[in-house]
Amino acid sequence: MAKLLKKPLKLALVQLASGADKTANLANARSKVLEAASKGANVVVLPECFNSPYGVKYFAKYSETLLPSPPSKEQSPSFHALSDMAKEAKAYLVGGSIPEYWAEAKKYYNTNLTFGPDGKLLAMHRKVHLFDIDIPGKITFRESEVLSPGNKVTIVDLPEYGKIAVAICYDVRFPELAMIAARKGAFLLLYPGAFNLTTGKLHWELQARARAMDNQVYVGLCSPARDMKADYNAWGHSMIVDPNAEILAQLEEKEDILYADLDTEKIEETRKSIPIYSQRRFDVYPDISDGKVRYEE
Ligand SMILES: NC(=O)CC(=O)C(=O)O
Repeated sequence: MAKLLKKPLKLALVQLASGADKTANLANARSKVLEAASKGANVVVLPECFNSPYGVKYFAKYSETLLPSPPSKEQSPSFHALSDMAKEAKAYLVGGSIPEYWAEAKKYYNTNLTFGPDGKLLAMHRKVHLFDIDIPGKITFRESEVLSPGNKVTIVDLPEYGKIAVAICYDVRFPELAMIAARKGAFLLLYPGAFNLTTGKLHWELQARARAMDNQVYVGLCSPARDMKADYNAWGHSMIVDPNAEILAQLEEKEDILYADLDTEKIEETRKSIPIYSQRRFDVYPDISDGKVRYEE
């Protein structure tokens, strides 16, 4: 049977330290992406809001226009920087996320852009589940004050490796997205994400390992580095989990790059040992990947 991951792949998650200066953030991202590629990474991931501080008051100020695509350099310096980085690195680049302004609808989004090694845009994912939470005395955050949600599941075909799924941060808490992508054949679920000191401690590792365990696929969570002087303190701890829900590699809080080699046998081995994949009872409950799923915005 054909393997979901067709050939060995080195994954790199860049736990980037970003600040208020977008140009500096883009330059820093470029140097880290090239460093990861020079170490052999085939797929490189950046964090959520990698080119700006993360916070409701920053979305409009840092937003860029992505549609109609391709945007001009003035409309989206980050689009062009990411495309150039991917091409220079000769690697797939899951470009974290940036705040997007869609002029036609007058709406803002938290948007990922994924590029191929030739610098071509492969996919665009707008965060589907907005981060609206209120934990009294700890953290209140309401992305929906400014942002609108995306409306689709994003699966990206990397021809020589297989399919990956891309979603953003809070999306990881919704197992349906992950399960649909896995059942559609994704070998790796990637989440640029910025959990915080409250929810990171509680749920970051659990979410990563749960999505891997439920779906018996690789999972990567890529955080910004922690900055205690920023308004929002990211959890850090970017991690890569294998299809058996074991942590392959994990960072601490500081800026760094995390690497892991993904094995072509591991998904099928895991599914053979614990065969939940073929033991599902769709006569008892529905297959959520088989119903009305949106892949197009
Ligand atoms: N920042 C997010 O979107 C999500 C998050 O921090 C959490 O789920 O916790």
